[in-house]
Amino acid sequence: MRNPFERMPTVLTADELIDKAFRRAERAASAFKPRGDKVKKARQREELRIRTVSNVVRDNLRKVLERTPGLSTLPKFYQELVDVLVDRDTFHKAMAGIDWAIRIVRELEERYVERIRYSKDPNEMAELRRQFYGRVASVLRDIDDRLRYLNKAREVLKDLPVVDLETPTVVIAGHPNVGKSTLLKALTTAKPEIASYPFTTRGINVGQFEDGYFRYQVIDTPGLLDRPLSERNEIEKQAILALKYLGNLIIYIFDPSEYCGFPLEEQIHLFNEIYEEFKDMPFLVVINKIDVAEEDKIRIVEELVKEKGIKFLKISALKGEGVDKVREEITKTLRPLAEKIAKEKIEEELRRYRRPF
Ligand SMILES: Nc1nc2c(ncn2[C@@H]2O[C@H](COP(=O)(O)OP(=O)(O)OP(=O)(O)O)[C@@H](O)[C@H]2O)c(=O)[nH]1
Repeated sequence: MRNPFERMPTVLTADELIDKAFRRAERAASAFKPRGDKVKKARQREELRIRTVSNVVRDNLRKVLERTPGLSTLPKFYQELVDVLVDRDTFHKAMAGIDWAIRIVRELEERYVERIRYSKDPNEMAELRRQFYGRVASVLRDIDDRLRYLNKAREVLKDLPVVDLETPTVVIAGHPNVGKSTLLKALTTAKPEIASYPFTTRGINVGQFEDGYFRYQVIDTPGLLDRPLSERNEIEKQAILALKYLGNLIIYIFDPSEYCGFPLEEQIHLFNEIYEEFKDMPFLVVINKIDVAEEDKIRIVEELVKEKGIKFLKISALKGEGVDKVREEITKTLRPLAEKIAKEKIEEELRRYRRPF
């Protein structure tokens, strides 16, 4: 999966686009060797200028339309994030403005070329071409705000994280230093990649592993699921919400050794919040650092999660103890989903090949 906005081109401002188109037209006109008498030559040259301006402007704008995905066609995860970053209504209006400009420039092109074809006076032709330039410039200046808005939107949208939405995904939560990235590294084979994620300064860590048949993705979101939700601003809340569409299993990590710097009480508080927020999703508790934690603290966590009927595993991510069990639990929970995705993909492929003769 790619960032859906990766192909979105830079959107030029009205003045930049006008400048580009007029310059290109001048270059084309000076390289052009028309034939015939003075009137014919003038006509061909002015027509070329008009056609070139129109083509440059329309190609440029069309590229923006074609390479910008429709917001409502995006996967839910991206839609949630886009809604934090851009205003849908303004975005759609901006796109509609571009569509409008393309049509008008095309109409103007036809109208002015026709008038030039009827004219027999080179001065009048030059005057018509200047008029056309003025009209095009004014159409583009009319949508200048929208062009600028789209370019600003592009700047933030192209930094959306690149995550694989077709792979079953585990999202890891827990206070800083409880061992989230240690577990991620122990679980996954390849070196975790760091994808950018708006609203956090550190990006998200993405790792993957395979169970022999299917691939699973593990994501650690530093800065997002490691503080109480009540301390979050709206934007962060929405970014957290988006994780619901990304994750298929949440692993909450406790550090009963409290070496992470957060007393168990605080960890339980965060756990309750996250459990509440994600309770529709499969949930697994991992009690980490059992190599150094005190027995009675471990027991407190055990009892808490048993009471809620949540599955839990005791591990030492650092020593690799119990990591296999975590991997097993992940595959057990997510395998049906992995199978379903694979089946859908195969069916899709078959549909593509089973064309009627
Ligand atoms: N003794 C012991 N230390 C561990 C264990 N797991 C992680 N640690 C240590 O705990 C510290 C924090 O681990 P990280 O994996 O960086 O924690 P994190 O939750 O990813 O932290 P942030 O990236 O800040 O959110 C590191 O010094 C680890 O070596 C464990 O099972 N036992």
